[in-house]
Amino acid sequence: MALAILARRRAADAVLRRPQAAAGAVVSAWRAYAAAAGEESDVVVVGGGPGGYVAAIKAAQLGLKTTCIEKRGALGGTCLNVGCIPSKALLHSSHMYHEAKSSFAHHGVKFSNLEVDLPAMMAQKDKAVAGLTKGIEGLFKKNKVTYVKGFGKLASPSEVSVDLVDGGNTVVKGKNIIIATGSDVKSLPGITIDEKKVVSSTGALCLSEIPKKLVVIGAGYIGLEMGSVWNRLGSEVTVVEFAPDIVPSMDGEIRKQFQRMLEKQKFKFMLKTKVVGCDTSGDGVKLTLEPAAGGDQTVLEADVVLVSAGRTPFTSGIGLETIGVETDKAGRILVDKRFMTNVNGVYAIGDAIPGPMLAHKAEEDGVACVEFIAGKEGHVDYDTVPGVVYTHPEVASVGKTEEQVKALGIAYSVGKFPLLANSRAKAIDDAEGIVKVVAEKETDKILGVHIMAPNAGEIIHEAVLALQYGASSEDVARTCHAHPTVSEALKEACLQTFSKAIHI
Ligand SMILES: Cc1cc2nc3c(=O)[nH]c(=O)nc-3n(C[C@H](O)[C@H](O)[C@H](O)COP(=O)(O)OP(=O)(O)OC[C@H]3O[C@@H](n4cnc5c(N)ncnc54)[C@H](O)[C@@H]3O)c2cc1C
Ligand SMILES: NC(=O)c1ccc[n+]([C@@H]2O[C@H](COP(=O)([O-])OP(=O)(O)OC[C@H]3O[C@@H](n4cnc5c(N)ncnc54)[C@H](O)[C@@H]3O)[C@@H](O)[C@H]2O)c1
Repeated sequence: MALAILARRRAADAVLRRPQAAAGAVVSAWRAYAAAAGEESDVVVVGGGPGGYVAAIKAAQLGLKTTCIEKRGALGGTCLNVGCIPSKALLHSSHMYHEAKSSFAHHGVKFSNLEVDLPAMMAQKDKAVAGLTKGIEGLFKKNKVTYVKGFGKLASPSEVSVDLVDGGNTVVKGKNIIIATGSDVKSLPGITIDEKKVVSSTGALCLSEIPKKLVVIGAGYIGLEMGSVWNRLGSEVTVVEFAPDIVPSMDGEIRKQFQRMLEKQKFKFMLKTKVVGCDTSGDGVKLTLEPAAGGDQTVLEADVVLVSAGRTPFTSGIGLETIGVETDKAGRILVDKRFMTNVNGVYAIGDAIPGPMLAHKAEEDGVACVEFIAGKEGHVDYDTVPGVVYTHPEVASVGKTEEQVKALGIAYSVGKFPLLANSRAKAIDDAEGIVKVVAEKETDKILGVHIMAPNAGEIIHEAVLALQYGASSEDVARTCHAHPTVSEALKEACLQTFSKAIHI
């Protein structure tokens, strides 16, 4: 056994000692570009987001000579630079302020002179982002991934032409190319994003003042998370949503409770409503609204408007047409089960292909894709990708909604447990929420779990594992859970699914 490990280490060391890999420390210098241009890599990844950088590290770990090309001058993609991480930093800071303002006194913690220091809040967020992007550079260095800073364009199925950030152009050659170019904000007709008064999520992450009135277009993940940040800091938030419901993909029952909870937090919703005009000529913004089904127009005024009506794959202008890579009508790159496009040796992953636009899904794609390239088996189970809205409480889900199970004609049981009956949630005075479990009637196999609770985004992983292993609700209910924890609400909901919960 020890000899086998030693042999593997020696083989790995030999790969790492290759001159190309040795030169490939984190480098934005010409030497690295020249190295990348001169010799063919096994894998060239275009895009350094969660899909691209994870694919690059995994490929290098599998012994493949790897180059990653990123245009923004920092690794981590949308998620780390202008998405998941900065939004969660602001969600946490604004939650602390809001708790201090509205809840601390109930817990006997009193003080005067509470105020928001917005520049300090933004600085904390920026520090978290900077530390993490540097961390990925460190991981590239450790794994000998060559990092090329520039805009990559497919020139042939084995060549990427790169306009370098520092000026000039180089051609990077690869036996395999992975397109991991991610996505960009979806613009709406008649609305120009200036990132000052009319902002995308990127602008909403760095406003210099707290807007008095914020109008959010789209009641999806971004609208509700960024709406929560500014709502907690004092903005009046109105959400205009085209569909009849907020977060249309969510389980109906959970969604209704979620909306009621947000309304208690003073969110206003205008559902079944579309924005048909946007006037920024005055001090603020005037939006012209119309019922989705047509009808009389109204005007809604705002200091800042956040456009969060979805994201669109970033796949034009990157040379797909040059080599004939097929996309669908939405611009998503079409791939087979091995993440290969219709062009041999050219792969695509993450937000640029169909599927949920989530960082963890992009990462799973990246790992599976390079495993296939390395001649191994890769696998992503899209039925067990969890989704989390990081509001307070958080709303997390995995698997099928009750509506989906019904539509499939599957006979099912439902178990529900309210947080009001959970001792930990009561002890910490944070008992708004519910756990809902949907299981197949005949076998009791769990099909979906939906949680609205503090830290639902952590608790959901027990359910993800249960789905992954094909567990029944009885399996989870008979598993000992520590007391007192909010996770006990999941155990009780499972108990309720096949039998009866104890505490309700
Ligand atoms: C505000 C916000 C909050 C979010 N929060 C979450 C969250 O909490 N959890 C979650 O799972 N997801 C979240 N997401 C979604 C998540 O960011 C994306 O699903 C994820 O980043 C997709 O990863 P990716 O690698 O496919 O693409 P991206 O992260 O978009 O990375 C693609 C990278 O490729 C680069 N690139 C593009 N074209 C080229 C080119 N031609 N040459 C070189 N480089 C190029 C881009 O600069 C970019 O850095 C959030 C998104 C936003 C906007
Ligand atoms: N916590 C997370 O995991 C997280 C956080 C932020 C973003 N994201 C990802 O980023 C992506 C983009 O987020 P998003 O919130 O922009 O998109 P989304 O798809 O989550 O929500 C967009 C919403 O806008 C509505 N809409 C579309 N056109 C409209 C219009 N013209 N007028 C009014 N409403 C309209 C849609 O019905 C939908 O409810 C999501 O797919 C999500 O996966 C994830």
